[in-house]
Amino acid sequence: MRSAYSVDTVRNAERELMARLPEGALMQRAAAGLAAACADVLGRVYGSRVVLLVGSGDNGGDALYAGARLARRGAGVTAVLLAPERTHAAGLAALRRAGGRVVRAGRGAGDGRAAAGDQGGVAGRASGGGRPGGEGRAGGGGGDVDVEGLVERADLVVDGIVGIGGKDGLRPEAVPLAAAAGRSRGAVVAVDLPSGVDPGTGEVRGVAVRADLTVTFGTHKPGLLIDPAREYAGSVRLVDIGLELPAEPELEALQHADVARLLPVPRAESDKYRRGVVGIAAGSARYPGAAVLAVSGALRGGAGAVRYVGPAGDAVIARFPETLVSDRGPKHAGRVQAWVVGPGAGDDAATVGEVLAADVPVLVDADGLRLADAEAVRSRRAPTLLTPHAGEAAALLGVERREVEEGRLAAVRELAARYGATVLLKGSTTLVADSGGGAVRVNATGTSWLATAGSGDVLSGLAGSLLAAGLSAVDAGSVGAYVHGLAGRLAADGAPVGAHDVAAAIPEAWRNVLA
Ligand SMILES: NC(=O)C1=CN([C@@H]2O[C@H](COP(=O)(O)OP(=O)(O)OC[C@H]3O[C@@H](n4cnc5c(N)ncnc54)[C@H](O)[C@@H]3O)[C@@H](O)[C@H]2O)[C@@H](O)CC1
Ligand SMILES: [K+]
Repeated sequence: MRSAYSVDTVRNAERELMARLPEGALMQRAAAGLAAACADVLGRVYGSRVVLLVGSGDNGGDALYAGARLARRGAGVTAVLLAPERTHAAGLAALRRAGGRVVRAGRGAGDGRAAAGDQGGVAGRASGGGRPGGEGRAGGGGGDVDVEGLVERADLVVDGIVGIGGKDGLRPEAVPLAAAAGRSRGAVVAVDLPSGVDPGTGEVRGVAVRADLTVTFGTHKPGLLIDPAREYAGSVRLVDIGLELPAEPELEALQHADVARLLPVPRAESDKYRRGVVGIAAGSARYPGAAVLAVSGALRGGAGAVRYVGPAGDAVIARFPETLVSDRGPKHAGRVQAWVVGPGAGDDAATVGEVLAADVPVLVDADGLRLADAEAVRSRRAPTLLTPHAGEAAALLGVERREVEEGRLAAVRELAARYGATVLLKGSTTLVADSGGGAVRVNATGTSWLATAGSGDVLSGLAGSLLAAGLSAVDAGSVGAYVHGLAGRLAADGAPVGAHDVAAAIPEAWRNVLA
């Protein structure tokens, strides 16, 4: 399980730990881990060209100390200061002692001027530290420095512009450097977080650094697990700095091993009823396809049998003859261990009401979300799993869709609390929140190819089947999203797919998880 703690929690833990450690010890731990990761990325440290982008806070301090370590190993290290008068002083002194060179970023949009005073006396030693030639005007002692060119030609760019102290996107003076890092032929390693992303929510406003690797300290931050920020982070390496964190994180992300433990696997004594029967009340004369797709997901979700109830029985049987079909409504369909209601349901509020009255776990999706009576959901005793996308979530909350998209974490928690239900908010990273609070599960296995008609119907069947097999609503939702996302990736493999392809790839995803 990968977990993330909020910025406030991280800062508290940091304070407690710092009170027990000698001054600067924590930053040294972070810098040592960062330098080791940079060395791994470089392969050969001696003679490499490293550029540090250094902001005004401790994030910049980490970069400077790590840069000093690399300079001592023979790298030619240049620190580009965004706020020279507010740079981490001890880190800067350490870099200078190690032979690093210092330039300033310049006030305008990358005017590329070096401050002679900042360079004084260190440029020569940086070249002595193995800096290969080719930096043209950057050498020497006080001439113009093409800062963006330096960044572009570096073997490694270390992004220490801003970390957990960041908010409201990158400041204008940092934007040209982030863009230059994007053009760099070398690797980009972000310190703690890619600068410009919101650490707590994963929002990205405007330009942010795109990293190949993010070295994060103590714990993941929510922004490293939630899109769009997650995509800016590249791969993420966690450095243990000894933080003592509360038992319950703010976010948790299942990994292969967690999902493997949760997937229902039949035992020798299992029969179809013990494995669970899932009921699918979906589809309408107008939308028979939704029923077929929900059943296609359910058949691959681990339940022993799938019952279908509704007007699309012929279409379902034609495609999946193993389905138990009934047209007598949910109440008279026979026993099920969980229901899925809503995909393609049109305006059939009666069926939604009937399913909500059943004392078994229920998953409500699509039209069902609009048709469900809020009080009927709140008063249920058995688990309820609501699976809206951003637009449906916005309608349930009575806000604009944009509001949900900009604050997905807050939206999913609010919905879960209001409905007294587990809520799975679909999106490129899917979030699953329980009504009782606690950690929100985040799933990032999905692919943008999954944004295709009917893909949600497949997920509802799959997660409903997992509910019937005995998983809790949170587990069924998060395991369902994980397997569904992986199936989407496997089916797409870089090309467009239809929802039925995603359903067909579920067994392969399942095997991939168990392998
Ligand atoms: N919390 C921890 O446990 C540890 C934190 N460390 C480092 O310290 C960092 C936090 O340091 P700080 O609290 O000093 O905060 P940051 O260094 O993240 O940023 C604060 C500074 O950046 C400037 N800034 C804010 N938003 C900006 C933006 N959008 N563009 C450009 N500049 C911006 C602010 O003026 C402020 O001076 C962490 O991210 C991590 O790298 C590590 O040294 C070790 C342990
Ligand atoms: K950073």
